[in-house]
Amino acid sequence: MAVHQARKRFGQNFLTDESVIESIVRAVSPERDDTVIEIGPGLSALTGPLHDRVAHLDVIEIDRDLAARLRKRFAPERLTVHEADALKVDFAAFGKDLRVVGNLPYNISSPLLFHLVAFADHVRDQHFMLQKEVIARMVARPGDGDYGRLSVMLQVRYAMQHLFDVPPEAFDPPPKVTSAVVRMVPLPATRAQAKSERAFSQVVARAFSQRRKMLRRVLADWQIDWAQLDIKETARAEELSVTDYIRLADYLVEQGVLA
Ligand SMILES: C[S@@+](CC[C@H](N)C(=O)[O-])C[C@H]1O[C@@H](n2cnc3c(N)ncnc32)[C@H](O)[C@@H]1O
Repeated sequence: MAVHQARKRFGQNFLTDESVIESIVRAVSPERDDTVIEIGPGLSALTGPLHDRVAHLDVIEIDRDLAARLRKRFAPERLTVHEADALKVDFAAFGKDLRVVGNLPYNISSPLLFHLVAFADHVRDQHFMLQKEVIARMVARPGDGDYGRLSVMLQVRYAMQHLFDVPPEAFDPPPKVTSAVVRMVPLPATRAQAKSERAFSQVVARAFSQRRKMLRRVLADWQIDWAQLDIKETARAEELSVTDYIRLADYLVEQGVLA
């Protein structure tokens, strides 16, 4: 087949290192009847070995030329190519207990992670290759320099684990940054959630808009009784745990400040 010129606008860095490919597939360990969905199959570095292990594979690829290649290479009964923007895909349509995998386009990684939160109830697990620095933000704890909106918004929904790092040389063309693989497992529905997801995301976004300032200043117009919430009056956004943010959001809903 003709050589494919990597397209920057689609964040195309193709995995070429066989041992990395093997490690990702081993981390996923797909069983024959699992519902596996691959985001951004590209030149099928992961698609091939995933396809060999499951009865049927769904892949989502935005690049028309790559989608056409995939359709030529794999039998339609065994692999469905969804030529689409993953940011607009309704993952609920794939059913339940989904296993989502992808060496993600780094230019859309945060919006894609946020898009997938809406389908967490449909997902068993997600394994993604991302920029190492993004994964550090995802798994950071309160007080860490990397702790921020992404950490709180994802940790409220998933247990996450940084699995291993991947150097730029494992890709063609090599990206400018080091990559890593993360496992994300949705938390059970019984785990504490905010009463209003909207209020929760509003509070978190606003709190981290000025992360170094004291929260009582950043959120001054909401007139919060910090003592009642058992949160230090001098606290900054980066010091509050996920549970603190849930309590804060619920309190603001109870006070009629947010809905
Ligand atoms: C980093 S490459 C990974 C390719 C391949 N999985 C590999 O590991 O070699 C990202 C892939 O995602 C595709 N892509 C980019 N933006 C996308 C989007 N919004 N929706 C679906 N696929 C996308 C790119 O065309 C590319 O094939």
